[in-house]
Amino acid sequence: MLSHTPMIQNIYSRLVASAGLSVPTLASLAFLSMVMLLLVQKKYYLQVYPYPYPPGPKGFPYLGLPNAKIPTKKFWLTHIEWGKKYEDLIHFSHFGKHYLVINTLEAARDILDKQARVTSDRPHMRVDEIVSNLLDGLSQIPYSDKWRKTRKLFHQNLRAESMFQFHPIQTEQVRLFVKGVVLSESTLKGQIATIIPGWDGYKYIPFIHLLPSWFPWGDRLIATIHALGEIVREGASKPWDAVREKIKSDGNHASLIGKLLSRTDPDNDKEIDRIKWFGFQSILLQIQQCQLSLLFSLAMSLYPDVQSKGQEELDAVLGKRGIPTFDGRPSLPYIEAIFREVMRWHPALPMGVPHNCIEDIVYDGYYIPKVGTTIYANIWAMTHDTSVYEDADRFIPERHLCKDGHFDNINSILAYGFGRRVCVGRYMANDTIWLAIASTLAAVDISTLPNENVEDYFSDGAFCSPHTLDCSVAPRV
Ligand code: HEM
Repeated sequence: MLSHTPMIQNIYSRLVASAGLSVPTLASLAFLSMVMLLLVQKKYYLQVYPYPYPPGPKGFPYLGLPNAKIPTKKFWLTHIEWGKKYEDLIHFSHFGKHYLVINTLEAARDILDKQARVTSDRPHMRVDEIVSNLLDGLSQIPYSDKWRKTRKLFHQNLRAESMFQFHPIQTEQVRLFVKGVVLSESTLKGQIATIIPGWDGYKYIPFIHLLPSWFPWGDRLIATIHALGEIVREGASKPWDAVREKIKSDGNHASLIGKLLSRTDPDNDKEIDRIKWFGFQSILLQIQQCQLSLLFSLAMSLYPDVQSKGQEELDAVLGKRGIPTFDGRPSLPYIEAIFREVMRWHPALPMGVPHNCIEDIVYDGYYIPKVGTTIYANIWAMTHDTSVYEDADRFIPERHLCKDGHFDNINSILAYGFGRRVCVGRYMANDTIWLAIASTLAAVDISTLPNENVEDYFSDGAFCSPHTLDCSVAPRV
């Protein structure tokens, strides 16, 4: 504490010099404004809404939950624990911002699907917009006309009926993938602040972007936002530049981006921008594919019986050394069940991508304010609900098999999220991941791992993906 004194004195003297006020006057003014702000907030809230916020951990006035109490490691598990202590709808605040975590499928359907018209916005991080113009990717765009137009472009090209056009390229890519592809995860990791409930609270402090560089952690904070902007921009530009170079050199517009470009007026900057972000978002598939492939390999190493059963089905339907194709998918129910179980067992984004509401909501007697409430669906809690999935921590594909061979619609896969913001790339992901699983099982044997505690293979980070696995992969004989 003593070592901070000169620094604090320095800050005070600069403020005093710039405002021409004495230190006690300045401190009293700051204290009074804080008290007034709290009183006005409380009065307004009580007058207008006779409903309480949902229960949850309490913090200090305005500051809310202290940083140290916000779970950042496997946070979806802490929210399950909080759900048991409070209720399955959890509310807490941080820097005046409200966070709502939904632990049950029923509440998620009620709030995010049935009320999708008012809960399909994204958190508005003005500081990101000002410092780094980060709101251009579809997943970040606020619920607006711009979002509708961009989503339409994605939807038209990625809907279930358009998928057949990608099958040749998906097949080619999966074969390459099975041979081993390594990709950077920095783009995804850069988005960590938004996917941890409460972690982005500092971004909502009014005028935070005006913090001078001499302020403690001011420069670091702004530098982090700049760095994130750079990572995202680079991720968006690289594939884009590569496609444009290719078209320039051979005039070949065969790729999807090439086709979209050939139909677009080159002077229409807005449309060109949409296509650029479309290309960027599509490379996320490869990152997801890497993560899911590690997850699938982990499952096969821990559950050798499942691996053998999958391979027996492939051999029986395609013959030994047969190569799986999309046409054969309906005849391979056990492989389909393995795919569904991979998506359930460890959902890639255990708490999805946050939604914001644009109107006040009262749900189950609780008040969810439109101003600054960010809503998270705890997908992990839903896919590990033991009243639906017995022995939920174990990898059991059989739980998805019905006697009549019927599978639930792909839209029931909770890992893809909710409402109008549900993953727009889900049909493509569904096809590619299924083919990667089938092709891997047909081609190789994945060895078993000694450690039975599955969580030891996962890093403590915000994304649910195993770190490098120490298992061997050998061609099938
Ligand atoms: C296994 C693979 C994938 C998983 C688990 C996944 C999961 C998700 C989730 C949870 C969301 C947020 C949904 C919500 O807000 O409730 C999302 C949104 C999104 N996904 Fe995916 N995704 C996958 C693959 C893909 C692929 C292949 C693409 C592109 C080709 C893609 C593009 C997008 C886009 C653009 C959004 C934002 C949609 C919007 O905000 O309107 N995803 N995804």
